[in-house]
Amino acid sequence: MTLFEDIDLFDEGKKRFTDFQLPDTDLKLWEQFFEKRASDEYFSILKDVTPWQQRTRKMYDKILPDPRLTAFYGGENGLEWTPLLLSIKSAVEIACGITFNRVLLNYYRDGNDSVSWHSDNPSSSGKHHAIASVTFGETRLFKVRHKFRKDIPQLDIPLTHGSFLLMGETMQEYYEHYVPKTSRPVGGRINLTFRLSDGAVNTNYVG
Ligand SMILES: O=C(O)CCC(=O)C(=O)O
Ligand SMILES: [Fe+2]
Repeated sequence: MTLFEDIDLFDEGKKRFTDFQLPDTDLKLWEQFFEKRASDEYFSILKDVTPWQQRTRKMYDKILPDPRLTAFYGGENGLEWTPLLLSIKSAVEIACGITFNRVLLNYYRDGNDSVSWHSDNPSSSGKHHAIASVTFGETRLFKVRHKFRKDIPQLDIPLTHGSFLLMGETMQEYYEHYVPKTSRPVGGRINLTFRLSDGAVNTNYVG
């Protein structure tokens, strides 16, 4: 079985828990946190009803589209929470005991969509909080590397349909993450990052 042929695991219906035990932070993964049938339904609803935006960024003298679509909910300038997003939010809150007030959705339409190495910005008070990352749709690799210590091996974490990854409070201070493009023929993937922010809208990511 390759990393990406996870149909057998789904059939077992097992919630698999991994604590990566990283130096300087906490990183925990629950696979099949959401059941396959619910995850299928959430993927298709979110894909169809989300008002996806194509953001751009300035690179030297060019304005380039981000290689993914996004939508931001909660807070002063975010979209109004939907019942589905609130129910996903409360499921992760119950599991990790942390409350969130924003969510950024990323839609990776195919293997050409990606997010480059970055760590997420702190909230406007300057404080870092935990981030809950939920994936529906295609499995894509989530790469993690320490910012200062080259002796810590890079992690390649396949984030599967219905998975929940919890990045601890200090994760953004010490680590960067990355979702590379892939030449495998892949379908769409939607990732939701639930965040806690205490000020005006802060889209909290670099791409
Ligand atoms: O798609 C992912 O798994 C990560 C998204 C991300 O890093 C971000 O939105 O800041
Ligand atoms: Fe990020």
